[in-house]
Amino acid sequence: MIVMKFGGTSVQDASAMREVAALARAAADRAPLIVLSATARTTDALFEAATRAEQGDLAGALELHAALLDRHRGIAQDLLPAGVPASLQAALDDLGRELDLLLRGVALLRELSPRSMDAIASLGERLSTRIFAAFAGAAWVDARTVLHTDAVFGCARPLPDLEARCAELLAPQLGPGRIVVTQGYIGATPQGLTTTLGRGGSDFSAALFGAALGAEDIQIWTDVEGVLTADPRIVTAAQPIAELGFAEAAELAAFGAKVLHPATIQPAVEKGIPVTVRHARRPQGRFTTITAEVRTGRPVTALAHRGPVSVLTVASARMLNQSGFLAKLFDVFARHKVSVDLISTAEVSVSLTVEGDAPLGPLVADLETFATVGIATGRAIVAVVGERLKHTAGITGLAFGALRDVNVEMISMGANEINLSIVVRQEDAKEAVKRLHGALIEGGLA
Ligand SMILES: Nc1ncnc2c1ncn2[C@@H]1O[C@H](COP(=O)(O)OP(=O)(O)O)[C@@H](O)[C@H]1O
Ligand SMILES: N[C@@H](CC(=O)OP(=O)(O)O)C(=O)O
Repeated sequence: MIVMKFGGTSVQDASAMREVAALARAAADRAPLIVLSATARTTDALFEAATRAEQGDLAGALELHAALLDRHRGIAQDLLPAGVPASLQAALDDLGRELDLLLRGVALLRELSPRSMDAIASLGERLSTRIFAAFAGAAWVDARTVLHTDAVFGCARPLPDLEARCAELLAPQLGPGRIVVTQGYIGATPQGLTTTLGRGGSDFSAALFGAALGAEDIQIWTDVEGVLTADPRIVTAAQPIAELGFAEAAELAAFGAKVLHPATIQPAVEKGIPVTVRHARRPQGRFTTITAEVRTGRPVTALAHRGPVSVLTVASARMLNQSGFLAKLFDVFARHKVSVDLISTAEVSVSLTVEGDAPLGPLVADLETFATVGIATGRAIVAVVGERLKHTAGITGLAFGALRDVNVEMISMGANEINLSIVVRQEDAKEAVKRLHGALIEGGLA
């Protein structure tokens, strides 16, 4: 069997859904499990409606609700011009009522917990998959019955029984000639409370289902011809990468290549299942295959960037010749549950990057009991990724030469030595990516 995941842009309207159905039919012999995201911008709209309800603007929230339902009914009518079947009509009505109730509840209490947010966010994928199933004649599976997760709402992780649940609930429905559709991004606790895997989590769902079912291939269908050498919105000359190693893909995803969710790779790595990234509107076009073993010999594979991040510089004269300082330092970050990305050390100071929205007040207060702390906000990480980075002399010279007057505030070589990251001001990040792409990739080095 194979897993085919389609993102929001690939199911954004009736014509896009028709293409998805055609791709699913063309792959029917391979017993496809179709994993769908919400239609483009729907999850954002659900977050917006929930926030308005929390602020007491119920009318505004319900306006968004009406627009959302109208848009989905419009897609259903366009796909099924002979008449939307009563069962789909009833399903859409039910989902509409559920969203209405949830928004009213939030508005009444003026409280939006991560648990309520997940319940609301789940409506996007439940709407898109219902419409697709009716149009494509596919079996519809509620992912929440199969993908049981912990209760960390907004960022839930699967429970270890996924393989058994897939074998019991999904595998019997899959087979050559049949199309089965389920939702990405959502799951539920064993008690039945709806959870989500975090924004962009449909890729992760696809990898989880694929790994649990022993898929031959996990296909991520999106709106670009695979993973490109840089974000195409920044670098027009970015090119699709034919083959990518698991480690490279994981680094690129973690450092901001939006095309893949950072958690996607792990389940596939564990089972050695290839992941391909393809363009839903250009199925015959180029695509990327991500596998464990890639021996292309290229020094630099791609660039990614992420921001805003903050840089904390923690200095202490006591650090000099003292063991245990770093343990003490990281203990503070662990206690405050703030995760650290890049680290760079000097004799009496350590610089670390954290997410731009990380809560820093109490953490810094704790650090200041034994060190002085400097904070620089509004920074971005630019990562140069490549399996042969460490074996190629001259890369750093070329990179820093290309950056010229772009001020580099921190440098870090990842421990796996396939990632060279720099920190720049957020407003310089795009220029840094363009220049590095020009020098390291267009320049012929790659
Ligand atoms: N290195 C990269 N390669 C390909 N796409 C990238 C890269 N970096 C950023 N992107 C952006 O990621 C987008 C696809 O991700 P996303 O919008 O989440 O897709 P989907 O809705 O299909 O899940 C592309 O349209 C592209 O603009
Ligand atoms: N719909 C969810 C999950 C997702 O993965 O979407 P997409 O595949 O369009 O990035 C979101 O917007 O976060």
